[in-house]
Amino acid sequence: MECAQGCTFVCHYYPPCPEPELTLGAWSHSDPWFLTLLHQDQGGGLQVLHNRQWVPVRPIPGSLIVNVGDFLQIISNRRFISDEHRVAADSIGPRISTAYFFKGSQECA
Ligand SMILES: O=C(O)CCC(=O)C(=O)O
Ligand SMILES: [Fe+2]
Repeated sequence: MECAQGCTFVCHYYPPCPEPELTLGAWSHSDPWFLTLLHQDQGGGLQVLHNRQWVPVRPIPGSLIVNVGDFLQIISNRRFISDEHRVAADSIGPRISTAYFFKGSQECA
């Protein structure tokens, strides 16, 4: 199970923001690793860049979001594209999300 060696589980806590129009919960980025399994709470907030527009990712109860990472994009020769995403700030909160990063290793490539 070499592929499971480089895994990290993180929990994000976003407190309510008094002026959400001035900032973001998380800045635009793509995940550098292989694959991310993400769970956001029912408040939503995750946005993905699609055709140069930020599109909200609607929370679906009981579902997980799968983000392709940069490493998978590279080793798949861009068959899978890592997505640019960010988190909007919100005055209603807090917001909680959990992410499980599969980092991958040379043995898996
Ligand atoms: O909190 C979220 O929904 C996204 C978190 C995220 O993009 C990350 O941990 O890389
Ligand atoms: Fe991310």
